[in-house]
Amino acid sequence: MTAEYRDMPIDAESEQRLAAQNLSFGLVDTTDTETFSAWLRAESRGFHEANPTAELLDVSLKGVADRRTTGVWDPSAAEPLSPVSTVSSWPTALTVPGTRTVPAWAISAVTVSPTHRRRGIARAMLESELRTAARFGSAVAVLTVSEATIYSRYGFAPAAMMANWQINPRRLHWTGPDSTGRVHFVSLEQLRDEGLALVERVRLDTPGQIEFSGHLWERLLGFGSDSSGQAKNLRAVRYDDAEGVSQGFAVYRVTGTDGSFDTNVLEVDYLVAATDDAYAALWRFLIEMDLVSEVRAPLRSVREAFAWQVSDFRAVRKTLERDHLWTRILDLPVALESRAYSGQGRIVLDVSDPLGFAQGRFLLDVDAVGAGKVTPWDAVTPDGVADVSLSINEVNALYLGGVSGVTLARAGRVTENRDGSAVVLDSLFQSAVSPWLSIWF
Ligand SMILES: CC(=O)SCCNC(=O)CCNC(=O)[C@H](O)C(C)(C)COP(=O)(O)OP(=O)(O)OC[C@H]1O[C@@H](n2cnc3c(N)ncnc32)[C@H](O)[C@@H]1OP(=O)(O)O
Repeated sequence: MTAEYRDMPIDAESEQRLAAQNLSFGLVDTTDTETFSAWLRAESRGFHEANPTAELLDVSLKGVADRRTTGVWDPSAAEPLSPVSTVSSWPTALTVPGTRTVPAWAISAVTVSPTHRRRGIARAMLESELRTAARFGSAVAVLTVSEATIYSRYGFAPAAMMANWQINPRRLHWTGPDSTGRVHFVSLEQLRDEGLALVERVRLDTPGQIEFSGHLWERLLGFGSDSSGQAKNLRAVRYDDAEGVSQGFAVYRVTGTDGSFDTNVLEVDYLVAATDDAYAALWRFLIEMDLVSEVRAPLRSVREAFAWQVSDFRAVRKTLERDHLWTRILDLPVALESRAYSGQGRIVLDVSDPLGFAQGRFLLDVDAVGAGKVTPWDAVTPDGVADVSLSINEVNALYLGGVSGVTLARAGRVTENRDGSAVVLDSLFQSAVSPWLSIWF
C-alpha cells in the first residue's frame, strides 16, 4: 500500500476554524520520536490510560508509525509540544455482504484534552477526517467507539453489533457435530507468524470485518501489551482438519486459579475458524476444558452457532449486546454498489446528509443475482418501485444488514413514501451472515 494517505495535506477548512481559536492543526512526523512520543502520551491521557512505559512507548512508536497521525497544538499551553487533540487514520478494506470489500477509512485515537473540551475541536477533527477520507477515495469511514453518543452527529451509525457470551460448562454437554481433525497447542510466536493468513482467509465471510495486520494483529496475541501482565496467561491452540490443513485457532486464558479450582474462568480472547468443522472443534475444546466453571467469550457475533451446539440453552447467555462497528458512508453509489443484495427489486432512497457527502435521491436497482446499480434520481418514482426517506445514519445502520428496515420504519427513522417500502428495504439489505467485527481498533 502506498503511504500517500499519510502525506495528503491537512484539511484547510478545519485548519482555518482551529486557527481562529489560536490553535494549530497539523500532521505528526512519526519518524520524529520526540513529537510522536508527546502525541502518544497525549492519546493515553485522553483515554485516562496509564502513562506508557518506555517499553510500551517503543512498541507504539514502531507499531502505529504508518498511520496518518494528526494533532492540534495550543502554543499558549504550559506544555506546547503536547497536543490538545489527537486523531489517527489509515485506509483499510471493509467486508460487505456478498464476500466483497469496500475501500474504507479507519479512524482511531480521537481525543481532546480535558483542558480544551467542548469548544468544537473534535468536530473540526472529525469533519477533517471525513473530507480527507473522501478525497483519498474511501467510500466509507469506520470506527469503534468509547461512547455511543458521540458519532451520530457526523452521520455514523452502528452497522455491526457485538455480544459478550457467558457459558456455564458444568450445566451442559456438547451436542454439536464431532470433528475429524485435531487440536494442537501452539506457541503465540508460531501463531503470530502463521495465524494472520487464516484471519485473512476468513475475513470475507463476515460483513463488518476489516483488513488488519501489524500492530492490531500483534496486540490480539498479547504482544505489545505489558509483558508482565495478562499476556503471560495466554494460551493458543490450532485446529488442523483430517488432511492436516490448519483451519482455525483460538487464544484463551484461564484466570481465578486460587488453588481450589472452583471458580476458574476461561476467557476466549480470539477464535477464528475457516470451516464449520473447525468452529465446532475449537468451541468444544474450550467448553469441555476441565477445572473451568465459566467460559466467557467477549466481543463475539450476536449470532453464534455454539448456542445451538450444547444441551442446555439456558447455560449459554449474552451478558452484553451492543453497538460495535460504526460506519459512515461518504460515496453512496460506490458503497451501495460494492455490496451484494439478498433479493431482486428497485427502491428510491431519499437521503438527507447534513454534511453533504451522500445527500440526494438515488434509485437502487438490484438484479436477479443481487448486484445493485445506483443512479441519482430526480424524476418521479416509477410505478411499482418502493420509495423511502431516511438520513445517512439509517443508511449506515442498514448497510451491512445489521438491522431490519421494518424496525427502523416502526421506530420512525425510515419514512415509507409508498406502502410496503420498508419490507422491500429488508428483502434487499438483509444479510444471511450477521455483521460482526472481531477486534477493537
Ligand atoms: C474512534 C475513537 O477514537 S472513539 C474515542 C472518543 N474519545 C474519547 O472518548 C476520549 C475522551 N473524550 C474526549 O476526548 C472528548 O470529550 C471528545 C473527543 C469525545 C469530544 O471532544 P470535544 O472537542 O469536547 O467535542 P466538540 O466540542 O467538538 O463537540 C462536538 C459535539 O459533540 C458533543 N460531544 C462531545 N463529546 C461528547 C460526549 N462524550 N458525549 C456526547 N456528546 C459529546 C458536543 O456536545 C458537541 O455537540 P453539538 O455539535 O451537537 O453541539
